[in-house]
Amino acid sequence: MGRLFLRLIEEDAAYELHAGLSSRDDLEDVVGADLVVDVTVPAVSPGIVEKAVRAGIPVLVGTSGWSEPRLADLRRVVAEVDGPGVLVVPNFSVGSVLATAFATMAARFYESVEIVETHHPGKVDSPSGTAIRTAELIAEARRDLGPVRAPHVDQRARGQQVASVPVHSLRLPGIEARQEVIFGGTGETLSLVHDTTSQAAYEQGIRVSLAAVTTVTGVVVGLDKLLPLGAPGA
Ligand SMILES: NC(=O)C1=CN([C@@H]2O[C@H](COP(=O)(O)OP(=O)(O)OC[C@H]3O[C@@H](n4cnc5c(N)ncnc54)[C@H](OP(=O)(O)O)[C@@H]3O)[C@@H](O)[C@H]2O)C=CC1
Ligand SMILES: O=C(O)C1=N[C@H](C(=O)O)C[C@H](O)C1
Repeated sequence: MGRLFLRLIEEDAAYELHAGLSSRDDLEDVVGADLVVDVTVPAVSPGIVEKAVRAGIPVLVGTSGWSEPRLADLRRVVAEVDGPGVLVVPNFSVGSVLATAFATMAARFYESVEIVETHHPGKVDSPSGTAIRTAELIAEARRDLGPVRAPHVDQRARGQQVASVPVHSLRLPGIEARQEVIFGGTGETLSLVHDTTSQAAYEQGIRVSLAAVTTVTGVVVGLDKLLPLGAPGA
């Protein structure tokens, strides 16, 4: 992802690279930048984002692992500093954002839903950030209806519950990223599947996010906030 960002920044005359950092670099090097992009690992992402926010720099976060408790901590830091905004984008793919929006729309019609996410074996975190966000949005859409029905979740093979939704993570060669949200109803199931077949799927969302991040105030989560979802002809 870091390399993809570097290429897109290089290709766009609106941007100039201040520094491209890895785990071996000093985080102080972000000071002086107009914008920080964080695409690292969940374990270090909060520290990087807080450092940038406290240095007065807007941040675009693509790293996974930003569940609601983490976002709540970040909102506190951003409010305390009263400075730049942070845009957290769990998935830069437009198709993935649409699939999550469709799942959120379906959430109130079904009591049972489970998520199966499959990624390449190099992915260190599970469940995926997209699955966490999807589960949280489904739960939020059902707030007055209560948790989803998920029997026997005390058994490990029933997955990890995120906001009451069981999530199952697969790591397999031959796959970039895939998510299936399966709703179970009376005499029917509804499956919403999104496949990312190459990182090219992230390019449009990255460009939109880069253009928007310096105008964001507070903590904004999701590419859906930047896209005209639901607008006729969108
Ligand atoms: N939002 C989205 O649409 C997408 C998000 N992602 C997420 O983006 C993140 C990165 O994914 P990906 O590029 O595939 O992962 P990689 O493992 O290929 O890259 C991780 C990067 O983080 C760097 N890093 C690790 N630790 C530190 C540290 N302490 N300080 C600074 N940099 C560090 C690594 O540097 P080094 O090389 O030195 O180890 C490396 O450059 C993941 O969380 C992934 O889930 C991925 C795809 C799409
Ligand atoms: O690590 C990945 O590859 C991806 N990570 C993000 C996630 O955790 O949801 C986005 C996408 O699924 C690819």
